[in-house]
Amino acid sequence: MSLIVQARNIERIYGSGNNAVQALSDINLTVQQNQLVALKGRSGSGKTTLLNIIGALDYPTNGSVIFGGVDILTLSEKERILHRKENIGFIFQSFGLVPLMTVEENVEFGLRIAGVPKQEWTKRINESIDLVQLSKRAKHRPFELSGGEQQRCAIARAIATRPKLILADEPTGELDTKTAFHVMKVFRELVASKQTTIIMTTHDPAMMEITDHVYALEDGKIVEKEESSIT
Ligand SMILES: Nc1ncnc2c1ncn2[C@@H]1O[C@H](COP(=O)(O)OP(=O)(O)OP(=O)(O)O)[C@@H](O)[C@H]1O
Repeated sequence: MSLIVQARNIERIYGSGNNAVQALSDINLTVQQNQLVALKGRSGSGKTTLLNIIGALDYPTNGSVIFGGVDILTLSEKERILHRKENIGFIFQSFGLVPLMTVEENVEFGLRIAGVPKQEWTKRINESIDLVQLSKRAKHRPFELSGGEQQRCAIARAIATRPKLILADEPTGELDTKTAFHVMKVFRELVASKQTTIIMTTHDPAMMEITDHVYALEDGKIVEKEESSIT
C-alpha cells in the first residue's frame, strides 16, 4: 500500500487580530491509496476546512500537504488547478451542479473539464448515473430533483472521472438510510476496485462503520483515529 495524502502539522487561522479563528491546529493525517476514510466531529470542528486544504482549494496558515509525493504548496496557481482537475473529485454540500444542464449533461461537463477522452463519455455517463440509481432522472435538470437526487448527481459527476482522490463533504447527508447505504456500497466498490481513494465527512455512526478509518476532530485537532471493523 502506498501513501496518497499526507497532511503535516496543518494549522489554519481565519482572519486576524481579535477576529482570528483557529480552525485547525497540529493536524497530522496520512491516507493510504484505495482506502475509504471518514472525518467526524461536531459542527465547526474543522472538517470542511481540512477537506478544502487537502483538495488544494485553500492554503493552510502553516504546515504542508503531500499528494503522491509532491508538496502541493510548492505548486503555482496554474499547477494547482491542473492538479485538482486531473487528480481530485469533489462532492461538496453546495453540489456545484450547473442549473441549466440535465443530470447527464452535468456528468458530461465534469468529464470534459477533467479532460477525459470524448469516446469514453457515453459509457462513463451511463455507468456512473446507473451506479447512483439516477437513470430515470438522467434527462432532468437540478431544479426538478430532490436534494438527495441532486446529491447523487454530484456523486455521479465525481466518480465518472475516476479521480485518484474523492473528497466528499457529508455525501450521504441528504439521503434516506437505504440510499445512503447504497452510496457507501458504491464507494466501497470503487475503493476495492483500486479506482480511487475517498476522504469523506459524516456525522452518521452507521456510515463510519463502513469506512477503513475514522479520524475524530475536536476544536480543530485530531483527537483519535479509529480502525474500522470492516477491514
Ligand atoms: N471563511 C471563514 N472565515 C472565518 N471563520 C471560518 C471560515 N470558514 C470556517 N470558519 C470557522 O472555522 C471553524 C471550522 O469550520 P468548518 O466549516 O471547517 O467546520 P465543519 O466541521 O466542517 O462544520 P460543519 O459540520 O458545520 O460543516 C468554525 O469555527 C467556523 O466558524
